[in-house]
Order: sequence, then C-alpha cells, then structure tokens
Amino acid sequence: MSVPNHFELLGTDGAARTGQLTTPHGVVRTPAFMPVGTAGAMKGLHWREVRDAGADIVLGNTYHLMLRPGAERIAALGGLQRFTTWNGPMLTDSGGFQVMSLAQLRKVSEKAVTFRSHIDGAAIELSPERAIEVQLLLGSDIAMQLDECVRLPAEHADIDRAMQLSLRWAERCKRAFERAPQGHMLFGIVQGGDVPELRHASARGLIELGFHGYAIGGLAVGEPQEVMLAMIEEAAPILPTDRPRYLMGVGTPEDILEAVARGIDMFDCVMPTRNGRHGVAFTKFGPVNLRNARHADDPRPLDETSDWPSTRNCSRAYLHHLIKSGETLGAMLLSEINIGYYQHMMRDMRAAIAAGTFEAFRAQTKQGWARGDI
Ligand SMILES: CN(C)CCSCc1cc(N)cc2c(=O)[nH]c(N)nc12
Repeated sequence: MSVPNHFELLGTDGAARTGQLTTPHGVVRTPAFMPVGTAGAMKGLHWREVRDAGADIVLGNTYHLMLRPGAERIAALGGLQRFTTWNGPMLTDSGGFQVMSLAQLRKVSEKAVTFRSHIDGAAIELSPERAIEVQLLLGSDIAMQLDECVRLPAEHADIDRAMQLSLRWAERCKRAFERAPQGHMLFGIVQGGDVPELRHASARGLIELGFHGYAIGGLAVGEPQEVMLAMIEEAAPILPTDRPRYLMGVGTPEDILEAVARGIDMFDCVMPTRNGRHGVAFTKFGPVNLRNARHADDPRPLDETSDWPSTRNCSRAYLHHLIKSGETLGAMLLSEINIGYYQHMMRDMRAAIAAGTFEAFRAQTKQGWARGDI
C-alpha cells in the first residue's frame, strides 16, 4: 500500500526547494524552521510571539513529555495542542536521541532502549512500539521513528550496527503507526554517521519501507560543518523529491542556508532560544554578544532596518543592561529577537527560491555575516 503524500513541491532553484506540507493542524511552508518546545513550552516566549515571528510548526520532545507530565495524562487532557494551547502543527521526536544524551544507565537492545529517568530514576523501556504509542497519545501531526544516533567520531562497525538497528526499528515503527488517525505522518530517519555507503544503505532501506517524509539524523553530533554538509550531499539526492526532508537538530543560520542549498526542507534547533538566554543575538551582521561591554553606552538598536520590532527598537545598551543584570526580560527579548531572525530568514529563503534568486540571496546573506557587527 503506497504511503499518502501530504507534501507539495512548489518550486526549485538549483537543489534548493520550496513547498508546503499539509497537516491535520494546518499547512507548513518550507523551507521551515521548527522552534523547539522541549517540554511543551518555548522557553522564554509566549506562543503568540512564536506565531507572530512566522513559525508554522513547533517541535516537542517525546522523552521529556513521557516522563513528565506523561503521555497518557496529556491524551486524557485532549492532546498536546489543547494541553499547550499551541493550536498549530507539531512534530515530536521519538525520544531515542534524548535517551542517549540525557538518561542515566541506558542500555540498547534489539527490543528497546532501557534507561533510568533523569527526573526520578525510574526504570523505563522505550521500544519502537512504545515510541509510536506515546507520539499517538500526544497527538502530534508528525511522528519520528525510534532510532539510535551515534555521536561522531565513531567506529565504522558501531555506525553500521546502529544504522542497521535503526532500519529494523523503522519497520516496527511503521507497523505500529498503521493505526494512526488520517493525515498524521511518520518520518523515517536516515542514519549512517560519516560513512557515505552506510548513508546510502540507510536511505534506500527507508525508501523501500516507505514513509511520509525522511529525516537525516546522526548529524550535528560533534562533526565539523563540512562533514555534515558532505553527508547531506550523500543522502539528499537519494531521497524522493516529492517528500519532505528534515535535517534534525540543525542549526546555525549558516548551517541552515547551506543545507537548504543542498535540498533540505525542515530544521529544528534550540539555538535561537538557548543563545538568546545566554545573551547572544542573531542578526544580519552575524551573532552579537550583548554581554560585551562595548554595548553598554550604545543607543543603536541591533538592526534599524529590521522588520522585527524588538530588533529595530531595543537599544544595545538596554539589552546589555538586562543581560548583565540577569533580568528575565533580557532572555525573553533576545529569544524573541532570535526566533524572529530565524523565521524571517526562512521567509526570505522561500521567496528567493520561488523567484529563482536563491544564489544571490545566499551570497548577499553570507556577505552580511562576514562583514560582522560594527
Ligand atoms: C531539540 N532538538 C535537538 C531535538 C529534536 S531533534 C533531536 C536530534 C538531533 C540530532 N542532531 C540527531 C538526531 C537523530 O539522529 N535522531 C533523533 N531521533 N533525533 C535527533
């Protein structure tokens, strides 16, 4: 049985693509950046600010939500959208990645990954079937298969083992997902580390199974940017052109620009809010660290040409003061400024691809970053 396709490719410019993905909670314009609401909240932001910035879809983490408040509890409260009041599209990761990075005493077997909760130490088993059950209970529009992501650098044998296991788990996830409501989607995740042949084998194995979309995982895990881009170049051309491609956990504005140029449609990363909380603003001049004393007397805004109010109106001196004083508003304003920068970059990329001017946009954007902040 063929897998329904909810993605429409609207235009291409070189390998760059623009399209739209129709979900039960609304349409996602691509290339899309998905702000990360790990435990059901966007740290330091109201949902209205996320929506006003232009985000169509946000990301939740199965690992965190299944531990607290619990998937069954969220289902009983009407699902993740009603629980959080974000009434738009949501994607949930399967939890495997967080188990590897957050849980104590974790063990991977053919059956499942078992671990102790970092919250209360409870022993938990996350099988492919349970990962799908939890995401169906959460009610996310797009669910991810359970996979094993290997941090780089790693031995070839370990990358191959994890990739093969992830493929077998992909089949089990697909079977468990058959009872999903109409319109909901399941993405497979390409693994294979920094080994081209393993990337090819993983992509081909997932395509043979058939998914609504395909993620490229196992990157942004410590490898240099050139390795990440090289692995995108190995995997993306194999993936179906009529289905969305999602690069997991990426990244900086430059990572995203370069990945869009290589055919990626969807992204997620904690950087906009995490860097905001640490006083770093993303701007068309590149990152600006507001903790730096050089801003203490500077009345200028971060970017007086920006169409994002806080970026155009707040003085550097004020932002510097708030961050140095540890005022919560400092983290809130910089998170909002950064979400605005990311979403406006996605908006401008979509327009440039549709107009056939993506290469000019890419060169002009990189020149701005290279000029740096004056
Ligand atoms: C906030 N985000 C970082 C969390 C959602 S994306 C998490 C995530 C990030 C990265 N870099 C790789 C992988 C991966 O290979 N597999 C899975 N399932 N998730 C991944």
